[in-house]
Amino acid sequence: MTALVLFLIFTIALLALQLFRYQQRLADAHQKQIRLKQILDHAGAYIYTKDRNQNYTYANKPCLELFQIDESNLSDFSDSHYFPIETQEKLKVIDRKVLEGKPNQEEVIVEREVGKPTVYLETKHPLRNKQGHIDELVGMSTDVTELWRLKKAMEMQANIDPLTGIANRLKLDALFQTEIDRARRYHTPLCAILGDVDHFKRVNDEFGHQVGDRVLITIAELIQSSLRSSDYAGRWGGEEFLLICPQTELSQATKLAERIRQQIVEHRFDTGKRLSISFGVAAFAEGDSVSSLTTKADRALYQAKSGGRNQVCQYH
Ligand SMILES: Nc1nc2c(ncn2[C@@H]2O[C@H](COP(=O)(O)OP(=O)(O)OP(=O)(O)O)[C@@H](O)[C@H]2O)c(=O)[nH]1
Repeated sequence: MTALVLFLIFTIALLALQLFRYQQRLADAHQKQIRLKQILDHAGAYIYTKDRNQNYTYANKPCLELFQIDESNLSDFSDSHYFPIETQEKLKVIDRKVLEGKPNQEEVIVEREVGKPTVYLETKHPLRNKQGHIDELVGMSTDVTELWRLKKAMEMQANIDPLTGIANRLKLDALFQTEIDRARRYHTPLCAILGDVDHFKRVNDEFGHQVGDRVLITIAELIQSSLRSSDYAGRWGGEEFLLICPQTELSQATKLAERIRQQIVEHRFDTGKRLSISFGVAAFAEGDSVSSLTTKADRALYQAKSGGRNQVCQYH
């Protein structure tokens, strides 16, 4: 009898101990869950999971705030409630790729208001269940708009001539190389036109550097407005401009240079005086590089200058 009572007491004590341990484990798990939630809510990024139907299954606090929804409404929420149609399509393509098992990282530009883009760096990974099947994805998005703006501004600065707003020499070099490669590969014509304003020093000497600057800006505009969309123009040096004309024969490029020359001669500049420009035109030949083709155009330009300026000469 005493043994039975002792056995019962021992069993009850053991059960109580197990129950206590179980409760403690539950409390620990809950504590860990709270901690994890805090970490995710303060991670400085929008973190979410989506199922195979691209429905949201989890969103951290910043994400819920961005979408302006409560956690309880998450299951009714989809990308179409927040993102413009083009972004929805883009996100669909990315999500499908990730759900096929390919992690993805890319910048996504979201323009909910015209002219006010927000740029997110999106990192997405597939989530596998115990059986190893992908049934969800986890995404982490960071707002990188400011960095993106800086990058764009730096790209602009690196490629644009600050005075005239047209391509600078660095950009021209890159464009020229691309077009030379294309002409070589597809055996298509390509011409370079080098222009140099005549007696430009006199403009500076007579009217000052600032007026000279304005004249250069106007010349750049006149050149730019004469080009086809497939042509490029840029500032090659001080008062020198380079035009790159893909798919253009020497005779057509010469006509274009002649038309621009005429426009500049006829233009009334701020100085009230007429100005002219000389052009050298050269056509791409097998074996030409950026340097050899510009040298050819430069030789033709030299001929135009020594022939009395205000004219277009071809390299033969
Ligand atoms: N205002 C201004 N002048 C510039 C700029 N870059 C170069 N120049 C001026 O362009 C002039 C070029 O003079 P030159 O090379 O002697 O040539 P030019 O007077 O045009 O004479 P030709 O080319 O022989 O017809 C110099 O006075 C330079 O200072 C610029 O960005 N702004």
